[in-house]
Amino acid sequence: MVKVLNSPEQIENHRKRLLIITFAVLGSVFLSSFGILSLLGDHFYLGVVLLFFLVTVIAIAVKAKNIEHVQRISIFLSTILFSLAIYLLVNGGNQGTGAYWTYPIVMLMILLVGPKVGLAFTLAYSVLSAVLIFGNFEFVYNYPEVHKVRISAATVSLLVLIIASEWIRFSSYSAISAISKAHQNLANTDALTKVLNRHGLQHALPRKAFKQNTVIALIDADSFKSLNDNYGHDFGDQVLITLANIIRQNVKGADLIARWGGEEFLLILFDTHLHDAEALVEKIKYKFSSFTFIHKGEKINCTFSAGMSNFESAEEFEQSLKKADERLYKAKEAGRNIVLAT
Ligand SMILES: Nc1nc2c(ncn2[C@@H]2O[C@H](COP(=O)(O)OP(=O)(O)OP(=O)(O)O)[C@@H](O)[C@H]2O)c(=O)[nH]1
Repeated sequence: MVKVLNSPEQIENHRKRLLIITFAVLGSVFLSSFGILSLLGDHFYLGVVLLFFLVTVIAIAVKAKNIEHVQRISIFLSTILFSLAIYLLVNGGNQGTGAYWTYPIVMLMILLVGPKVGLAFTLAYSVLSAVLIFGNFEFVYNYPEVHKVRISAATVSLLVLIIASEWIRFSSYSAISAISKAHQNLANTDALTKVLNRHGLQHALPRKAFKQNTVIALIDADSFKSLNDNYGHDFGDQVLITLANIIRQNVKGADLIARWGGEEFLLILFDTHLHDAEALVEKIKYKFSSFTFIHKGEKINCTFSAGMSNFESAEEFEQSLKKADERLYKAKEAGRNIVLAT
């Protein structure tokens, strides 16, 4: 089944996962063949080291395939690649050809971690490789003088090009990510009252863990049609904005508020009991009905009715919503400006 990628973050994780797996496949071919050839030839330790890296890279790829966020594992693999490149440079491989293989390895090292961490890797690798090549150490393969400068210059050029390209890609990624977040907020928010809309609530609900005892309150402004008819639509809008603000100011940050219909709000209060939540909605009702709106010098007070219900798991949500709706209907029937929780 094709995996649906919904956000730039998911796309970025997917990109890194594919890079790790591609490297594991490619690396398996090269590391295993060169590892075995070295073991059979006269480079026993090189063979052991290459086969050790082969096992490590395969283990990392298997792990990366099964986890969602691959940032940490990417940094870990880049550190392994750093060590492998330094080892090949020091060892020289077969007649100094080890240096050739450091180029794709350091390139992947940067592609995996992106430009910021990659810059640190670039600086560390450039300095360390130059010190090792030019330092005339006994343990480092003795590259011909004409090759030393070329290996170093080619390495630095490659790293600078990749860092620049990654920097440009990362800037585009950041811009796309910001636009995507802004669009997501717009799609999930009610334009008038700035609380969640239905879609936003449905989006936010599954992410919220349903703790024991969650309470629903359906809050519906009373006689809203006549308010609109008597004082105009703009006045009605102001009433809805004020009601949303009063609700927002009186609930916990973790609770959810959504505009459920024209003049109806749905409140989801987590980790509370029906009795306490009822007292809270009564308090909100009192604050709203005490708020005096002024329209062309006339003082106007508004009220709302509410139906409430509680539930303990996500499966009970629809049923609980129906119960709250029935209680809201009863509250309206009973004369409005009433909160019904039982
Ligand atoms: N100003 C304004 N009015 C809206 C908005 N959305 C819906 N309405 C109006 O809200 C009114 C709701 O009317 P009804 O469903 O009859 O309910 P009501 O008049 O509040 O009566 P009860 O709920 O029984 O108290 C309708 O006239 C809608 O046009 C909005 O965004 N702004």
